[in-house]
Amino acid sequence: MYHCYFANKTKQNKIILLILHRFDALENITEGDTFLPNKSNGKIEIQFTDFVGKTSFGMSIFNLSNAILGSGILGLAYAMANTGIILFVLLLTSMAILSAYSIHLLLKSAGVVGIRAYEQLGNRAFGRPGKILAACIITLNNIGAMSSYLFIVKIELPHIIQGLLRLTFTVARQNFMGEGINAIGFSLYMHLLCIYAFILGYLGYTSGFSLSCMVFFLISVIYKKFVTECPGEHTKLITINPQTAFTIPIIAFAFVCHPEVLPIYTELKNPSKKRMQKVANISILTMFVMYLVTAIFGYLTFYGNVKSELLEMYSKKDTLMLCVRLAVLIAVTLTVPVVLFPIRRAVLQLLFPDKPFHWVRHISIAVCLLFLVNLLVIFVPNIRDIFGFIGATSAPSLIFILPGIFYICIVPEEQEPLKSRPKIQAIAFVTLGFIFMIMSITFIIIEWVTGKKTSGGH
Ligand SMILES: NC(=O)C[C@H](N)C(=O)O
Repeated sequence: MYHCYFANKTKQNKIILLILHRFDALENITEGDTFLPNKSNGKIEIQFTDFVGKTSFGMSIFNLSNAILGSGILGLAYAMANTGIILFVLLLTSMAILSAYSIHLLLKSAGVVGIRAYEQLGNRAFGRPGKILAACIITLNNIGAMSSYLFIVKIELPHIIQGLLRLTFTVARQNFMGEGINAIGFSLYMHLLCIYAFILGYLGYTSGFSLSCMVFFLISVIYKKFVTECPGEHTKLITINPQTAFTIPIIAFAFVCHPEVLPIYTELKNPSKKRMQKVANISILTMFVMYLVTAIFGYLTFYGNVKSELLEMYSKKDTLMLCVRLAVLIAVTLTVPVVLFPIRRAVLQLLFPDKPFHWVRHISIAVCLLFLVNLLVIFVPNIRDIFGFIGATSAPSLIFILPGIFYICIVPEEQEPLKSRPKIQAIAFVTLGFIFMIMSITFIIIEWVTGKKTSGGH
């Protein structure tokens, strides 16, 4: 159906067509499609017969790691500064393990009914309301993720422009042009981003470049610890203060990748639950190490002064940090279409179900979304508030509550009664999610109310 829009079949058009067709193929599959039971280790496992995954084991690890890694990494040093090293390590470890368990629940539910999308699990468990609920939560989460990415752009782009100008022009001229250039630069960037997001639609998770940018960021954070003068503070092993309320939400936000797990499973070569769980465990472990190292070295460089966006702490005049800022900017820019795609798909499915693809709809939704996110980014004062709000609402829903409930509803009673150990574990998991959600929201609201009255933050 897209061919009419691409009468001129250049190489680029062909690639776009390929991407659109691939997603059509995935979206048109419903739960009623045929699945081939595959006997592995004596247990029946459902296999998809209509879509043959081609992504290798290693590449899938790479893709899932990319789905996990995002702006959350920039908030972890702040989280550590407000909990102390020991408590932070405990919380980070627990979240990594719980996140892997949540993927186990998703894979098991998906295996029972042969479903390959998070929203469709909601449909299977509760019918259309379940699907709508899952779609709304994914949309909220991705709008939050996208806002945090654009927030980083808002903070870092002026420093990058000034740094680049400093490298090319004299200081006097740069000071004279500074503010105007920043404003023009930001608006130009947003326009380019819009065009880029529309044209590419969906890049897939294969943007290895953004992962390399983050590794470069990590190495620079470690290096800077050894060349920056310490503010002479003591390392805190355990500490609690009003900002501690943001710790669990920031960590949860950093580990969210769950809506991406089933699409990556679908594309995995020789798929089996065990193989995909291995992919998930390795990705989570790798990201856990990356997060831990960033948090420790970021914290040990600035101690209690660290801000919720780590990059803001580094000198604006340093050429290495200028390159790191640029790398992180590119990394988050490459991720924008990836998080935009599920939102647009959810909006399309909710507002225009059964309507064929149309460029006008496609572009209008993207414009509205980017406009909304831009407004959000302009009015939200601190990236910590985005991490906190999303990490306390959609993150616990996507990691704990929904996978647990889907598992309890989808795995049949005959296979696992409600009183069996796996189901009781799942019930406990859902309860934990609710406790964590209510606790975080309450503490964050208290911090917002009291924090504004006192010092306005840390
Ligand atoms: N995709 C997300 O929800 C957030 C991602 N885990 C991040 O740290 O940016």
